[in-house]
Amino acid sequence: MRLFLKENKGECGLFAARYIANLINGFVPTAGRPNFVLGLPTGSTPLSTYRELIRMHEAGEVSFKEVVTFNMDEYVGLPREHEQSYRTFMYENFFNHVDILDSNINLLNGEVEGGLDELTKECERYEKKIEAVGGIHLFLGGIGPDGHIAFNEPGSSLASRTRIKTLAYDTIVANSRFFDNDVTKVPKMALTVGVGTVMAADEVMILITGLNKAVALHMCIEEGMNHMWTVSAIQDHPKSIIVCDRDATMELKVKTVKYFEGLAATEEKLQGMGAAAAAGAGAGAEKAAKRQKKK
Ligand SMILES: N[C@@H]1[C@@H](O)[C@H](O)[C@@H](COP(=O)(O)O)O[C@@H]1O
Repeated sequence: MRLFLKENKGECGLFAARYIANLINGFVPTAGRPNFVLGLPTGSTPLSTYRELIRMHEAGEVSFKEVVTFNMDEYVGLPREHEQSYRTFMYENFFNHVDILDSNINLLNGEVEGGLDELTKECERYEKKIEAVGGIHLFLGGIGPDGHIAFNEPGSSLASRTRIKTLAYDTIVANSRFFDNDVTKVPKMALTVGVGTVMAADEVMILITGLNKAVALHMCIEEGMNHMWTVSAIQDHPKSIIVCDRDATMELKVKTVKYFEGLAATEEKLQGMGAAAAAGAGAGAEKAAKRQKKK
């Protein structure tokens, strides 16, 4: 696991967006995996990432034409056109502003009729669709103050897959800010990818910002894997990244912060050396070509 510490939310967004754009631009399609597949979250935390991706798209630095997306979650029973549905959030804050094909956007449908059975079938369909595109290359996520990822509330199985979840009271209270601060207006159930669904991605990147996430970040990286802090499952992922701001590190040990800062600095240095070596190799090749010409 790597942790990148940035000064504020905005800088976290810039870093995450550039990381995502680099992966998309460097993606080599294969027969089994013809598209870059991106898992996406909602919430206030990823907004700066979406803003930067939109800017990069407008500047011609990245295209989403060949990208397939799967969103993490959706409320049950909230009409799709509701201003707080996650579908509305995604179109307003991202999809409407980039060149992604509508047919490549996947969102859980919390409005399917037919009760629990049909909602369960919708979740099974979602998992099958992820499988059919060859799995997710990068899953981007945020967390709740109680360390939940997507809507995998404390106590969720770390092996869970897409399913219906009843929201924890903490989450209902936290999300009431989007529903006139009225807990009675917040939907009580959601469809959500499982912890296992997120962790099955080739890479997982979690954005953690703000003082109210500091305990969760501590539980996620300094304590053991625990189903009461579902994001802690990231410890078992072979290629995971946490991008956090300084406020979110308030509950971490100085030693932990220093370790990850050292790791990031070494990585930057190695990348610099890599770039210099590549430039050197380029210059060498140029000289060799010139020598060839002279002959
Ligand atoms: N289901 C979503 C999560 O996916 C998100 O990470 C969380 C935090 O939102 P915010 O980034 O606004 O703190 O909100 C909801 O619970």
